[in-house]
Amino acid sequence: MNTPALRLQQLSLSYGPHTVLQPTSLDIPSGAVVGLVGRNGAGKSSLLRCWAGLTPPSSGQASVLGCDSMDLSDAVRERLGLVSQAPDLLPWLTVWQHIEYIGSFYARWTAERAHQLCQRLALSETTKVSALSGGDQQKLEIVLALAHDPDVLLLDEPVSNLDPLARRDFMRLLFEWDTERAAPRTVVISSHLLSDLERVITHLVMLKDGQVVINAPWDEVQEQRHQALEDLFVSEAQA
Ligand SMILES: Nc1ncnc2c1ncn2[C@@H]1O[C@H](COP(=O)(O)OP(=O)(O)OP(=O)(O)O)[C@@H](O)[C@H]1O
Repeated sequence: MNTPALRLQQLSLSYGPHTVLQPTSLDIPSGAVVGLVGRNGAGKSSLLRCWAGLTPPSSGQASVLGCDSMDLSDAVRERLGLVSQAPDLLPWLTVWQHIEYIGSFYARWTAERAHQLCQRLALSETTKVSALSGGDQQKLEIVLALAHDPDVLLLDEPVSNLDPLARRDFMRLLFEWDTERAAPRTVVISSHLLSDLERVITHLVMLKDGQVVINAPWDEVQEQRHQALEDLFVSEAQA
């Protein structure tokens, strides 16, 4: 059997007495585009941080491409892209200087791909990072995560600051880039808005109070009309 692109083995996370992620095991198959949904505080960012090796789990293990997230090899780092919710950008650089600087850490990075991404997202390359709006900072994060053409992409609320047009462009770009590749990219994209994701995802994982309550192909989820999903739709409509 193929190694799953992403795996959790009895992973749990607590801060003192506060349990953030209940013990969870799951496999994300290679090439899946997974929507990771749940209400505020459900544990989405924590889970993505465990996968990216930024937060050590309290027990169990997260792994990426067969490699323990807490001990990622250089080869696996090269194949991983991350958009986090708290971007750590370098304000004194211009957008392009920043892109080139991060690109220098990746063998697969190309200037051509980076320029294309900036163009597609309408991101000015000459602007100082310190002068970017919140939405443009998010676009820069997206370019930084995609320009080395990662095989596995972890996106934590990547469109939350974008306007509706830029949201649509980004989702399209994500999809088009996938189909152009020899091997489809594995993507986990978190949102508390299912409406951002439903056109692009192949699988859905839903967290509720740190517990996985849905983990299934999107087709099946739609057929079964899960109650947990109905509740999410209701809260979205009320927002
Ligand atoms: N460093 C930390 N120390 C203590 N508690 C934390 C820490 N990081 C996250 N938490 C708690 O973990 C829980 C899950 O937070 P997390 O950010 O993972 O949720 P989320 O689903 O991504 O929420 P949102 O949609 O609001 O971003 C929350 O109760 C949060 O307060």
